This record gives sequence, C-alpha cells and structure tokens, in this order.
Amino acid sequence: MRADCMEEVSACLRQEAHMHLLIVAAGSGSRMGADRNKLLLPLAGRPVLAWTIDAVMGADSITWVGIVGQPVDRAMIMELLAEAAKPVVWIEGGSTRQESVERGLQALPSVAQHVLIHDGARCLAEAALINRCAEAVVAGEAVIAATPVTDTIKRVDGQGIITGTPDRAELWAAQTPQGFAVEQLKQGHAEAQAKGWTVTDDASLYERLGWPVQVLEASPANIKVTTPFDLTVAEAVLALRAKRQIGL
Ligand SMILES: Nc1ccn([C@@H]2O[C@H](COP(=O)(O)OP(=O)(O)OP(=O)(O)O)[C@@H](O)[C@H]2O)c(=O)n1
Ligand SMILES: C[C@](O)(CO)[C@H](O)COP(=O)(O)O
Repeated sequence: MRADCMEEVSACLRQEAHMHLLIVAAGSGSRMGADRNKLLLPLAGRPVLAWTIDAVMGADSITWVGIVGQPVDRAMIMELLAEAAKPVVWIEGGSTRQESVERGLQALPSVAQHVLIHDGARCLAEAALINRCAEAVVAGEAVIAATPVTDTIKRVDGQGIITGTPDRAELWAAQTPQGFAVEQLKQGHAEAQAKGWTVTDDASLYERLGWPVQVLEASPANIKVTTPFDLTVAEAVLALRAKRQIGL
C-alpha cells in the first residue's frame, strides 16, 4: 500500500477510535402519561433505557458515551451504567431535546470530531445500526437513520379537513442515531439559538441551513417509545428477538 494511502487509512482508524455518542434521556415522557421519566418504566423486565444502553455498549464503533439526563433520574440512570464497558460521562439535560443535545455537545471531550446523537427512547435500535451510522459519519456524511413511510399521509387543516396528500415516495420517518461532525453540529445549534429556531431533531438544523443530510435506511422496528401502545409493540419485538436468539 502507498504511504499516502496508508496515512489516510490510519487517519480514518484514529477517528474511528474516537466515535462519541450522546444518549439523550432527559425528557419527561408527557405523552406516556406515566408518573416518571418513561425511560425508567419497565420493558420486558428491565427499564426501557437499559435496552438502549445495551445496544450502545454492544456497538464496537463507540468508544465514549455521554448520558444526558435530569438530576432527579441521575442515581437510577447511573446504576444502569454501573458495569458499562466504555467511559461514560453524566451531563445535565435541558428543558427541550434541542437544549439537551446542545449541553451534550458542550460536554464532549476536545478530541471529539464526530458524534452520534441517540434517543434513549429508541430502545430497539441494534448495535449494527449504530455501527453503520458511525461508519457513514466517519466517511464524511451527516446521516440519520430513517425508514420509508408505509402509510398514505394526509395534510389536515385546523377544521379537520384534508388539504393534501404528500407523495409518499418522498416521505421518510426520521429516527436516531443521527450523526454529524462535531464542529458543524455545534455551529448549527449556535445558529438556531441566535435565530430562535425550535426543532425536534438535529437533522432539521442542517435542513434549515441548507446543509445536506443523508438518510440511512433502518428497520421500522427502531421505534421511539412515546405512548403506552409503543411499550406493547417494543415488548413484542423483544420477545421475538429473544426467541430467535435461542433458536425458536
Ligand atoms: N428535555 C428533553 C426532552 C427530551 N429528551 C430526550 O429526547 C428523546 C426524544 O424525545 P421524546 O420522545 O419527545 O421524549 P419526552 O420529551 O420524554 O416525551 P414527551 O414529548 O412525550 O414529553 C427522549 O429520549 C428524551 O428523553 C431530552 O433528552 N431532553
Ligand atoms: C429525534 C426524533 O426521535 C426523530 O424521530 C424525534 O424527532 C424526537 O422528537 P419527537 O418530537 O417525539 O418527534
């Protein structure tokens, strides 16, 4: 191999050796209607967040994890991470997801060049998906996991009247992980703050700024646990995976 190619490969490996991931877990779960953070509710015998942590810890590409949470949940969350095989840093979350991510970015070590943001609530994400996202980010793309929409979607006005049917071929449901170059994502958040933008995911900042983001097709099973029904679905998916694991 030529010396310049070798240098490129080892530069890539060096970067890969520092893939950082932020788990945002500082929400309140208002749509779940529970008495606590939905990520601490039981799912197949363990807290929802424990499944998310398993996937992150099982992803070889990730070498550093930031967990963004509310102080009230800190002890319980850190207990879930007590035996983590990777360095984990606690970060205090904000009052919106956007603010929680921003705080996570500020807490990244200075060596961090790329970062994946992952919702604690996407507890069915698999390690392989996290690795695929990491690979795409290291290759220079801003990337989000997403799945093509399978329903016919209607646009509806305030009176409940349909005003349109967007072409499904152009519709994807956004998921996480979402991966970016750290400095660019920080810049995106700074612009959003300066302009007063409110967004529900990080890709939205890039869209508004005209920066490209690639979708990476992921399984529709990578749901976000948002309502009680989602817990039922997640439980069924985990049961199926457990059966497959023991060859049933
Ligand atoms: N202030 C916030 C709000 C949300 N999140 C996290 O962002 C992810 C996606 O948000 P969502 O599903 O909307 O979670 P909640 O805000 O908890 O739910 P709800 O909107 O129903 O209140 C979750 O893992 C959640 O913990 C966060 O870190 N900080
Ligand atoms: C980031 C996200 O999970 C992508 O699907 C989502 O946008 C989080 O917030 P939401 O307000 O529940 O859509």
